[in-house]
Amino acid sequence: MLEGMMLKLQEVSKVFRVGAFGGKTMTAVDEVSFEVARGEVVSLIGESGSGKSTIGKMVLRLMSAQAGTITFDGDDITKLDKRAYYRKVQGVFQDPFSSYNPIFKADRVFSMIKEVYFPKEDDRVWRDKVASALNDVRLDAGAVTNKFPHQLSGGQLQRLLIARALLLDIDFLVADEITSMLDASTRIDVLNLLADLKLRGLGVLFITHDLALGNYISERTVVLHQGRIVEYGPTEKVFETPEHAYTRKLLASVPQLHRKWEGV
Ligand SMILES: Nc1ncnc2c1ncn2[C@@H]1O[C@H](COP(=O)(O)OP(=O)(O)OP(=O)(O)O)[C@@H](O)[C@H]1O
Repeated sequence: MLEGMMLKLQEVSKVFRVGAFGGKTMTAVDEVSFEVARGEVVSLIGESGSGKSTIGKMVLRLMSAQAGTITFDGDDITKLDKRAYYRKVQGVFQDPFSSYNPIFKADRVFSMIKEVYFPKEDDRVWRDKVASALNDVRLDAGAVTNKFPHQLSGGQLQRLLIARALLLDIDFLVADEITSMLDASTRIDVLNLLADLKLRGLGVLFITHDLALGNYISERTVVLHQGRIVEYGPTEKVFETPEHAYTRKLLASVPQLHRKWEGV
């Protein structure tokens, strides 16, 4: 089960209409192709505006692609039932506030999962599962239960979303700058958690502008520049012998890159 490509993008493009009356267009993602295998982390790196989040949103079906195809386990994702798709594929974003409805308590995300996906599960068993998922993301249940989103920190909300993904026992995670709101020790916990989940076969698209983090966590790396892939390959190769001038420039801007996250 650990083999095979899960997610595959083939010549995927996204064009936005911009300017007054949408008279102009800009190509945010330009014929992008790459794959993520089971149990693999692929990092998507590039400067702000290079199209990383747009790719993440298309994979999560929050946006449609103009051209190209995205398949998951061989199926075109636009043809799959959404509920079935989200049972396997989830996203955690940079800005966790936008993922919550401000009028609901934040931990309602868990009861919603139970209602939708596990209606028959015994309440006590479910409570234990929630407690264990919270523990996995180092969240104290007492600190988050019964709280509204505005009463929690960005890091706490982000960890709740990760716990939600864990409860669903998903196959694939789109992680868009997920560690940006976490303090250093929680960040290490979350990265270690991802490493455990990888061993269980989780595939991850790890979107980051932090090259050192990408280097630490991923098997393969995609470097994006103005919506195009300029480099794609094993992370070590991309970082050690970059072929493209843009990648060399990006790497040169991170002097500490090869310190490799000591102490992690
Ligand atoms: N809804 C939209 N309408 C018009 N243009 C958009 C829209 N969403 C994104 N863009 C543009 O597409 C380009 C790619 O944006 P995207 O958010 O994918 O970049 P990014 O690499 O994720 O950047 P960041 O690291 O800052 O999040 C940018 O130029 C952005 O302005």
